[in-house]
Amino acid sequence: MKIAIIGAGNVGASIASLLLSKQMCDNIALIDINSNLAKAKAIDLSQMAIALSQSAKVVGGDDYKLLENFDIVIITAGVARKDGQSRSELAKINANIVVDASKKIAKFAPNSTIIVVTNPLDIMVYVAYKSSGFNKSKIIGMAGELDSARLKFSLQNYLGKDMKDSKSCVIGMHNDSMICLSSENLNSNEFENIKSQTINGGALIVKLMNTSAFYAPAAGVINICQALIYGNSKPLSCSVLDDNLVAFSRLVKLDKNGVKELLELNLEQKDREILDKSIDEFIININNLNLNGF
Ligand SMILES: NC(=O)c1ccc[n+]([C@@H]2O[C@H](COP(=O)([O-])OP(=O)(O)OC[C@H]3O[C@@H](n4cnc5c(N)ncnc54)[C@H](O)[C@@H]3O)[C@@H](O)[C@H]2O)c1
Repeated sequence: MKIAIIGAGNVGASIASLLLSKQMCDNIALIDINSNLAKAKAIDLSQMAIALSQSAKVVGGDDYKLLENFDIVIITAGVARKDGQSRSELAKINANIVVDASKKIAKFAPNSTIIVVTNPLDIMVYVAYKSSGFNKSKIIGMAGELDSARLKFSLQNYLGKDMKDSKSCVIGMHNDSMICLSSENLNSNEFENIKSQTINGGALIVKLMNTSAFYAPAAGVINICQALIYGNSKPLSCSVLDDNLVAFSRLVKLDKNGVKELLELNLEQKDREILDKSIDEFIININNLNLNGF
């Protein structure tokens, strides 16, 4: 199994480290516009593999030839929002990066499956689809697995019981309109409190360390890779494109060919309304990007 990661920053390097420690692949390629950063982290990770008595090979650089004929390509390249910058400005900057990466992935690894991590996530899933020309079943966005872990973390802290095997999950868009589905018996005040902690889970980390989370996002990507490599029948919350080419997280089944099945949404009326509103916003944001101009 050969897995490439575009963007050797916090999330990208954490994914590579987990892939090695879980012995999930034989080859890893780290690609970054900062070639020296990718090379340095590839050397560090190669030495990590040797220290762990593993034979996986890690290479790094800025040349997309490094991912020639790779099986899975993960896009984490992007910039974070700076003071005074609007979300739509960030969307344009990161869309340029994701368009460029997706076109090069299509050239060098035409049979790969793409996992998108770059924000704004659901929009970037659409951008990767449009610019790679891949079948929509080969484009998977990671956000729901992270948001679900944040929901379970909040529930665990509140209820004082182990939630790692809970069926509670988060679906919808990776923004404040995300939809929390709790399998626990909570009253509406308790639920609203847990929901608010989940939605603000990422912002709390940014506030504490002035950059966004990376270990839990990397773990979310690992869940997706495991399903793609080993054919996992467990449903995962992934941002995938529906028949109307709208991307948002929902429970899906994956196999080695990508998205195998979208599970029924079965939403309550109030959640359906939230999702419909965020789908309208998604379409406006996509139109604002004017992808024909890329
Ligand atoms: N989907 C999620 O749940 C989730 C979670 C965490 C972070 N993110 C997003 O993931 C992205 C990466 O986050 P991070 O913390 O790793 O950031 P980071 O700044 O640590 O790393 C980003 C890397 O991308 C590289 N890069 C920038 N432009 C590039 C280009 N054109 N080609 C190749 N590489 C390029 C940078 O050099 C940098 O090394 C951000 O967009 C962030 O918002 C998403």
